[in-house]
Parts: sequence; structure tokens; C-alpha cells
Amino acid sequence: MSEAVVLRGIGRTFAGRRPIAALDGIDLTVRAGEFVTLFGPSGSGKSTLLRIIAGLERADAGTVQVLGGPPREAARRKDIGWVPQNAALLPWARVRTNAGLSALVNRRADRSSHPQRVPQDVDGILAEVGLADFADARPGQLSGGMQQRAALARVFVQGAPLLLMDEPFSALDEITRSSVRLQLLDLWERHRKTVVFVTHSAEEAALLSDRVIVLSPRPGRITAEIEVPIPRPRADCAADSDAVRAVEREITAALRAGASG
Ligand SMILES: Nc1ncnc2c1ncn2[C@@H]1O[C@H](COP(=O)(O)OP(=O)(O)OP(=O)(O)O)[C@@H](O)[C@H]1O
Repeated sequence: MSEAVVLRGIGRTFAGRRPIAALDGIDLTVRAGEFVTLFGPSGSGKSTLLRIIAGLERADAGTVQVLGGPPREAARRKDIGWVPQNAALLPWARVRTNAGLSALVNRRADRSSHPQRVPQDVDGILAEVGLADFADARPGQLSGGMQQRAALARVFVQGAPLLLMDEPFSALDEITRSSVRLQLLDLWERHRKTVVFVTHSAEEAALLSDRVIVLSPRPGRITAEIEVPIPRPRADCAADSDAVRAVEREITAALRAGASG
């Protein structure tokens, strides 16, 4: 399948005494294996859109197709992995258990075979995120950055073809954040899952993404789509290469133009 997510005319208004129009007329196709970032001001509906793709929130208008069907079907098949802002690891379980848990639970919950979901080797992925020596540690023994790397390992072990990440690094300090970001870049370039990512960092969006979708202030509408032409693998171009800086400037300019238009 070449299209992982297809959104057509998506709108969402939250009811209330003063209804809040969060999203309006969103048309977006995410190709299988693409890394797409949603970028926009606070309140532009990024999390709402991610939740609609995950099947956690309904759209009032438009249609949503995820992996060829309704989002809830994909979620029921455990074909969607979610990375939240906080690592949300089980404090009493070792890192290896945490990383393997969702894959194990999914296997038990649903024994039918889903060719798109390929659970990965736990220790192999922990090694890829640099946690091989901490597989037997408990989350409390890890730094914040290491905990978030364990959360990344967990979602890659799960083997879901579509990963949704809602500001996964926003709670980290800047130095830790740039190192975990490179870890995700490396992991993604090896595994090439479809990712829809939300961030407030133009630098992060430029470094990680194939394409950046810029949203206007509320109600969120797509005001720009920026293809990132930086060749992969990108680990060597680190955060301060001229190519990343140029894309970062383009994203920031598009955000400003969308906010004023
Ligand atoms: N359950 C809800 N009930 C009422 N209003 C909501 C609900 N969820 C979101 N909203 C409103 O919808 C708008 C979009 O929210 P959303 O969290 O999707 O934006 P965002 O772009 O992710 O923001 P941020 O960057 O600050 O996380 C906001 O004005 C928010 O207050």
C-alpha cells in the first residue's frame, strides 16, 4: 500500500457554550514509509489531528482512511503505535520488559495474524537506541532522555507500521533533546515506518522530516507543505548544518506567513 493516511476535508469543532473550531478543511495524504511533521502555533489543532488519525477523536466533517480503512480498525489491529510527551514506562518493570510489553500484550489480545505488524527483537532495538547496558535497569534508574529512548524502543518493538508522535521530546532539556532526536533519526532511517510527528521545534522538523505540514492559527488549516530535500542518512549533517538551517528558516517563514494571512 502506498498511502498510509488519507484525510479529506477534515473539520472538528468542539461543542460548548462557545464552540471552538479546531480544524477546518484538512486535506493530507501521508505515503507509506514517509516521515511527516505537523507544525503550527499552539492551538492550531495538531494534537486533535493526531488523535483523529489514531481513532481517539472523531472528525465532524470529512473522511479519514488509515492503512486502507477506518482508523479504529487500524487501532484494533494494533497497527498504530503512539509515542506521548512522557515516556509512561511502568516504574516497577525492567527496561527490557517495558520495551517488549506492548508487543506482548498485543500478541495476547489479538492472535489473528496481521502481516503489516512485525514485532521486533527487543534486545536488538534496545541496542539500537543505546540502552543495551540498561536492559535490566528500572525506569527510575534512567535519565529523562534514556526513558524517552526506552519509549521509542517500545514503539519500534511493537512493530506497528504507523507511528504517531505528539511532541515526544518537549519535556527534555535542549542538549538531551538533540541527542534523543538523533537517536530517532537513526532508528527511523533503519526501519522506515510511516511517522506523523508533532513538534514546536522548526529545527527538529527540518532534521527529521521528509515533509513538513504548516498549520494556521485556530482553526487549523494547512497553509504550506514543505518538502525537505536533505539526503538521507542525515545523522552526519547533525543539527547545525547549513541545509538544516535553510529548511528551518523556510518552515519558520511559512509559519509567520500562515499566521498573518
Ligand atoms: N476536548 C476538547 N474540548 C474542547 N476544546 C478542545 C478539546 N481538545 C482541544 N480543544 C481545543 O481545540 C484547539 C486545538 O487544540 P490542540 O490541542 O489540538 O492544538 P495543538 O496545536 O496541539 O496545541 P499545542 O501546540 O498547544 O499542543 C484548542 O483551542 C483547544 O483548546
